[in-house]
Order: sequence, then structure tokens, then C-alpha cells
Amino acid sequence: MRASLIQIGVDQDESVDSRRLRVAGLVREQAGADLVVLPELWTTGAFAFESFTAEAEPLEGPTYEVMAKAASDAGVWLHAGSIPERDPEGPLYNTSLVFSPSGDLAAAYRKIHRFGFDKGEAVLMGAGSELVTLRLPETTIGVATCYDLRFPELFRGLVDAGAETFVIPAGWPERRRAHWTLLAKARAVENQAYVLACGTAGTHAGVPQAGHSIVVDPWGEVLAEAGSDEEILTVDLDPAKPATTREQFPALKDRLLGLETPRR
Ligand SMILES: NC(=O)CCC(=O)C(=O)O
Repeated sequence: MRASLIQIGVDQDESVDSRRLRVAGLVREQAGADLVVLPELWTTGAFAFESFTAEAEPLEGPTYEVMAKAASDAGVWLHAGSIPERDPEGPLYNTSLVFSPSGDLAAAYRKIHRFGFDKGEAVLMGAGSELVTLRLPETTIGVATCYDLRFPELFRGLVDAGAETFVIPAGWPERRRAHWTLLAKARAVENQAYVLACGTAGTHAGVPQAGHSIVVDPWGEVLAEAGSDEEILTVDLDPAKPATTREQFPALKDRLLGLETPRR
């Protein structure tokens, strides 16, 4: 299974419309991959709070249109990162979109843990409440977004729902890059799952981004890691590896807490 993570540079000297078209071109260039992944809030930048309201779009808005077409043109499963979603009946959400190779929306995930404490995303956006997994031909993905990476119980919930591969778009800042790589490895090892974590490059709203998109296998081995600039990581994954790892080292079977029916 071939995955491509597109670590987009998000700089405010490029308009949102131009970036959408440029990114669609990059997705089309990944024809031949099975799964393509984009970062969190790459239209605005995850820290460009002041533009969330102005750039918010309905679920089936301009990013949806352009990315659905790019997925079908490339014939790939596309995790198109997240958009600031305007729900006509409610608040804004930080919503990830996953398209099938025919360009249909296969899943949407509203970020559960909003970042910023009492500022920024945490006050501008509503919290999602539903875990999302999706069966692709070769693996079951579980989706999470950026700050969610700090909440291991979310990932355990995704494992319980069948996830073998976590797909995590992000806009993680350079200042806490050490946490990003540490937590990506931890989520892979503790859940015996692949982690595909795709961040942004560049600087937006004065916040330098970490980049360093990373692919970690179920043993915690880093299969690929980007630098800080715009970059595309392409990796070949063995879809059987989460299952074989869980068989060979069955630590998940020793869980005692947090299960509706304890195993012992
Ligand atoms: N966009 C985010 O969720 C940022 C998360 C972050 O900066 C952190 O967890 O640290």
C-alpha cells in the first residue's frame, strides 16, 4: 500500500484560491499511490484564527469540489486534510474530508479536541463528538486531527472500532516539534498501528510550522520523516503489519481498564 503525505507550505502571501489549485495539482501528481494525505486547515493555516470565519465554507464548498475532482483524476483515496466548516445550523468545525478514488465523500471527521485553551480554535470552533474509522481496500484507517494526538484514549477508541492505520493531519508549531515526533511514535507503539501524520511547512499568523511529517510503523520504527520545508513523503506500507505485530506481541490483549467487558 503506497501512501503519499503532502506537507504543504502555508504562507499568507499565497491566496486561498491559488493554494487550492496548486494543492489539487500536487494530488494529481500522486496518481499510482493508494492513499494521499494533506494537513490540517491548509487553506487558512491552523493558527490564522482571524481568517477562520472569513474562509469558513460549507462541507460541500470550494475545497470539497476541488479535492473530490483531484481524488478522482488521480484515482486515489484522498484524506484532504481539514477545512474550517461552516455548519448552517451550528458553529464552525475543524472538519476533515476523506474522498474515495471515484471522488465521493467517504468520511468526514469533526476534530474533537480543539486547541488554544480559552483562545483561538477552542473558542471559535465547536467540538466534534464522533470517532471516525473507514475501511479502505487494504487497511482500516482511524482519523484524528493535530491536538487530538495528545489524547491517547481517542486512539484506543479508534483501535476498538477496528483502526490499523491512524491518519493525522496537523498544523503543529515548530516550538513543540519534539512533542510531535514523540507522540506520533507513542501512538504507533501503544496501539500497534501505523501512524501517518502530515503537518504543514512555512509560517502563518507569525507561527513557524514544524513540518516533519512522519510515518511510523506498528513497532515504532520511523519509515519516513520530512524536513521543515514543503515536501512530499512517499512510503510503501505492508497492510498486514498491524495484525502480525498484534499477534506476535499481543499487548493489546492484556488491557484491563477502559473496556466494557474486562478481559480478565
Ligand atoms: N492545531 C493544533 O491542534 C495545534 C496543536 C499544538 O500546537 C499542540 O498540541 O502543541
